[in-house]
Amino acid sequence: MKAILVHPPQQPIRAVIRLAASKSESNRALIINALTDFQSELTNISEARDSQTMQRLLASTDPTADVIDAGTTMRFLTAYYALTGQSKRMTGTPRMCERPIGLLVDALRTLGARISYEQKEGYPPLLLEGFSYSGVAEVSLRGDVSSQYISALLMVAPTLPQGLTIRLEGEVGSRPYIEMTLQQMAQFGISYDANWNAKTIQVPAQSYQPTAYAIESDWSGASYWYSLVALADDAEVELLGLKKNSLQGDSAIVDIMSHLGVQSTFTDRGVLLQKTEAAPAIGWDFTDCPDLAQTVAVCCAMKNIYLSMTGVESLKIKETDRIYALQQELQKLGAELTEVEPNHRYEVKRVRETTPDQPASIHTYDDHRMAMAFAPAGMRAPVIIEEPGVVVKSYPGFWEDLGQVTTWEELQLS
Ligand SMILES: O=C(O)C1=C[C@@H](OP(=O)(O)O)[C@@H](O)[C@H](O)C1
Ligand SMILES: C=C(OP(=O)(O)O)C(=O)O
Repeated sequence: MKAILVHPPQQPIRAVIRLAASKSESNRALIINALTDFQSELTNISEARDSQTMQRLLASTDPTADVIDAGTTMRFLTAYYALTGQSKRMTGTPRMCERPIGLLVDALRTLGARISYEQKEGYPPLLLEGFSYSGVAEVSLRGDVSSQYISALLMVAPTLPQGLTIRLEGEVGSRPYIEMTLQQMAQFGISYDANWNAKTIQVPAQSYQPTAYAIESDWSGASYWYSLVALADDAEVELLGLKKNSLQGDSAIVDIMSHLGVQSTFTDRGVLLQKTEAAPAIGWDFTDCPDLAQTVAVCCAMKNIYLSMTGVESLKIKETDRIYALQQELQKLGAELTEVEPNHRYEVKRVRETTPDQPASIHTYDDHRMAMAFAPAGMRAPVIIEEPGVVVKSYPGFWEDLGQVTTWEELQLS
């Protein structure tokens, strides 16, 4: 098995990092561009495997679409292929076939899509076999499983003869991602009416207007740099390509990290991260920004900051069960993640000081965010990250970028 050993930096960190582009923004722009007959000019498209897969599949006439492990690619393409009447078999990794898609399929069937399950009801692989419009112009679906179903439906909504009204039921998780979708649609000329009190989003029938669109850098990727600055003794890092008024909900990392010892100053080309005082404890609701939970959990564990986490229910159905994975791996760093209120509130706290003879070896569970969230722990003591190649899902240049601030070496573990 391949692994990377991250060494603590030998000197103060001073770096300027050109951050990778957002895969979430890229995947939306790519779907919308497909709906404008590929007439838009997109720049700074993410090199993340999830976005490369989206591009490849949009250009492919192959009857099978294998999304690998990309959730947005699976959900967005299912809606796109269904509504454009394409016959496709949609599949992915074994883990992708454990990630639910039933709510989206139900909504698409209501609209007129012929979709069946090849194996397990509610999960990929899917067989898409055409579309005949049912005349239905309104669907209801739960908002607490994955916002990706809602984004997927929204992007195709303007192409339906009567547009679409989506009624959301229950709690709405990952709402900034839905807002990102709507704002990107607006950039391509779409008008809509979102009433968050009534939990209703109305999109009239209309045409996307081709436009030039530049993708912003990735705030989820930025979070690892924040953690690194929080954990290093002496660090100052400028991240290029990020905006203060971002479409991305993970820009919440600015606020979170102001409590964990990192201050942000926006420059005309990005954001400068500098060290500041940290609080002894924080509580955070990750409902709006679930992808930040791992970064923050590891950072708090390493800094001995008590963390109370809520809004993390969706972590169990992502690339891996991220709650379980964090529980297992934080232990190796002397910390515990415990469920305090069943399926609602969790806490992370340091339970012992570790002065191990051997660096902790962190298992990454085929999850890019496990690798990148634990790598900054190497600012304090050497740490081994197993299967480091997982980062390609969202941030292929992660290790190269990390090499600008500290040394790491490749290992071959048995
Ligand atoms: O729409 C998107 O781009 C995403 C939405 C979120 O998923 P959920 O809505 O399933 O929480 C997030 O975790 C994922 O990384 C990207
Ligand atoms: C959950 C993620 O991605 P997806 O759901 O698109 O696979 C992620 O990138 O953390």
